[in-house]
Amino acid sequence: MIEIREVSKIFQDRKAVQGMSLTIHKGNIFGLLGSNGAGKTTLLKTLAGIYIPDGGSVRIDGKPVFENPETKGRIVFMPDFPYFFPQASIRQMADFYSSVYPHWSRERFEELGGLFSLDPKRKLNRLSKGMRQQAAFWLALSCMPDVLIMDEPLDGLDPVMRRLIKNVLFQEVAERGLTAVISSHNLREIEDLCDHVGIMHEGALLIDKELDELKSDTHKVQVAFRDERHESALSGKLNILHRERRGSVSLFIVKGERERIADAFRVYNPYVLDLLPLTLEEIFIYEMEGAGYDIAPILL
Ligand SMILES: Nc1ncnc2c1ncn2[C@@H]1O[C@H](COP(=O)(O)OP(=O)(O)OP(=O)(O)O)[C@@H](O)[C@H]1O
Repeated sequence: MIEIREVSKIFQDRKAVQGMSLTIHKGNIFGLLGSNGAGKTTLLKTLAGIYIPDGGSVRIDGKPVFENPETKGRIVFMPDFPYFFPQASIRQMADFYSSVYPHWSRERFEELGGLFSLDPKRKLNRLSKGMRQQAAFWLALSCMPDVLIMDEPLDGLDPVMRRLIKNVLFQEVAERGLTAVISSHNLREIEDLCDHVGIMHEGALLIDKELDELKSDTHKVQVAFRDERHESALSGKLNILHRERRGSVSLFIVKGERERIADAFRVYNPYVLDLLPLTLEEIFIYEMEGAGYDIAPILL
């Protein structure tokens, strides 16, 4: 279990992460979303023990991460731009990882080699971006980590490889209880892969929820009222994240229980009433609007 308690990280005078708390349970695939500059990478690096928090604590299974080699030996961090030694081949990097990570598995490395069509003798600096990312996964998974922290991990991978990596991650979670933390701007990928989602904005966590719960908690309502006054009468009764007018039809984004929302609209006996599910992308955009992020340019 990963426990992030009141964590802050400050660069010069900029608070990248501000008193953030979050618990990620073993076997979760946790998707971390957020606006640009929200603090995701900073949080991931603090989780991985690369940064020391300026306040609060990060513990994995009750033990601190920073300068704790035992815990760090169970964590692998995959940065958005994988770093390898200059001139190193995949095999040479594998030798290095095997000397650093106590649970490195040569068998797993050979087994995964059958999935990635990469020659381990090839120099990493001669590979394409997507091939380097494949190599990064190959090496990371061969470390047999308990916690895998990934910053934009699927960037640059082709659709077949993305599917393959997702399947391997699902398998690692199911068979070994891997805990995965993934930061991404690709909300479709997050939707496909993650069971929990956190949304960050300006260094703070706006939302931390199971994906299914998050999706069943936010609804798109299309409604044509019989009387314009009915629209304003609704205001105080529901948690409305967003509303807009499209001709005679109004669109509402509302948080809450589906039936309660439907009942609140039905009272006015509207001409049209449709409750539709939202994609994670839509939820993200409207939550951001609720947090004061200007989404008007997106909606134009
Ligand atoms: N090493 C650093 N020195 C100074 N400021 C930094 C440093 N790293 C990050 N920051 C600042 O901290 C804030 C959070 O940055 P971070 O990279 O964590 O955001 P992010 O959510 O990962 O963003 P993006 O989605 O754009 O990758 C930004 O304002 C950034 O400028």
